[in-house]
Parts: sequence; structure tokens; C-alpha cells
Amino acid sequence: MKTFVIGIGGVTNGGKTTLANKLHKSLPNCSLVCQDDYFKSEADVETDERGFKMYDVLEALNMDDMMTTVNSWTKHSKDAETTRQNQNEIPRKSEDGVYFLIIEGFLLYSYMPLDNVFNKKYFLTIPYEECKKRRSTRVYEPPDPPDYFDGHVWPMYLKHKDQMEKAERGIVYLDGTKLEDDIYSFVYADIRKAAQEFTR
Ligand SMILES: Nc1ncnc2c1ncn2[C@@H]1O[C@H](COP(=O)(O)OP(=O)(O)O)[C@@H](O)[C@H]1O
Ligand SMILES: O=C(O)c1ccc[n+]([C@@H]2O[C@H](COP(=O)([O-])O)[C@@H](O)[C@H]2O)c1
Repeated sequence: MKTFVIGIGGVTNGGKTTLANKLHKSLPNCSLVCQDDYFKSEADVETDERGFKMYDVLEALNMDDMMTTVNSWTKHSKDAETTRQNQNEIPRKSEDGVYFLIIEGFLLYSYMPLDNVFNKKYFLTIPYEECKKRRSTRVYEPPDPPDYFDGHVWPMYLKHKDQMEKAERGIVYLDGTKLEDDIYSFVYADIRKAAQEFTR
């Protein structure tokens, strides 16, 4: 059995969800895990000295629960393949025999237990002005208070990106200002090629 795990990381509003949803629809045998689904409840997120809820740090997320989901997907894919082989089904060719998992989120590569899990890592970036503009049109729960982007979101992004770059581990950077379809086409082709080489 082969599993192929794809990370779609990057800045808030960089286009991660848009890209991950398209890939999820088009890749065969593909599952999707979204880091945003693992935010702790508001009461459990720490507040800093300025009164900002600290959402843009790993401690704001139930990462153990997310890891449990990823591990059970791996086990389930293994079990499914064993059942298929036991039933003497005709083996599928090349990467059709691969189970794909997309993990999408803004803090993927800062969480070390996931590091060995990825077969391919992508990271979407957009410049500060574009990010601030896109973020201002989005409503989170709770909504961003005044100055939250400049006071918390962007500084935390720069800090985590800096740490990630210092430990550079084969991340493919994507320009999130390019057309959605162009980003998708490039990543889709890149994954299919990597998965083919992987199953060879
Ligand atoms: N390539 C792109 N060019 C312009 N706008 C985009 C692009 N990709 C996504 N968007 C827009 O940016 C906003 C955030 O996209 P989303 O995929 O939700 O980002 P993320 O999951 O990284 O926060 C949405 O309004 C979306 O339509
Ligand atoms: O989903 C939530 O519970 C939630 C609550 C408050 C804020 N967020 C924001 O969600 C952002 C990450 O998600 P995204 O899709 O913008 O990459 C991060 O910048 C947080 O500030 C998310």
C-alpha cells in the first residue's frame, strides 16, 4: 500500500483552501484534513498583554487531535489496501494505487510531529498589502478586533516563516497572487509526477 501526503501551507488568505479544495476534487482516492477545524474554543485561547487573543500560534490549536486524525487515515488506507489484496482484486496501475491525503493549514511546517509525514510540501505566499486586503473582507469567529492584523497576525506569520526558512526542508513556494487556475495546474501536475516516481 502507498500513501502520499501533501501539505498545503502558507499565509492566512494566501489561497490554501481554494487550492486544497480543487486538488481534493481532482485527485483520485483523496482525503482532506483542514487545520482550521482544530482551533481551540475562544475561552481556551490565551490572551496577550494588549488583550489580543493569540490565535496565530500552535498553542491555539488542538494539534494532538489533528495528528490522531492523520494517523487514523494512514491506518484506514492500509486496512483498505489489505482488504483489496485479500479479495484478489486486480491491482491498479501506477499512482492509481496511491491514497492521497491533503493537509491544509497556516501553521503546518512549524509542527514537528507532522514533518516526516509529508511527501510533498507547498507554501503559498502573498505580499503584506494583498494579505491585509484579503483578510479585511473575511469574518472569523470571533471577528478580528482593530489592529489585530498588524498587531498579531502578520508578526506571527513572519516569525513562523523565519523559523521555517531556517530549517528549510524541501518546501515548494507558490506565488498566491497568480491566477487560481495557474497555481492549481502547476501543483496538480507536480503531484501526479511525484506520485508516479514514488510508485515506480
Ligand atoms: N490566486 C488567487 N488570486 C486572487 N484571489 C484569491 C486567489 N486564491 C484565493 N483567493 C481569494 O482569497 C481569499 C482567501 O482564499 P482562501 O483560499 O480562503 O485562503 P486561505 O485558506 O489561505 O485563508 C478568498 O476570497 C479567495 O477567493
Ligand atoms: O477558526 C477559528 O476558530 C479562528 C478564530 C479566530 C481567528 N482565526 C484565524 O484563522 C487564521 C488561519 O486561517 P486561514 O484560513 O486564514 O489561514 C489565523 O490567522 C487566525 O487568526 C481562526
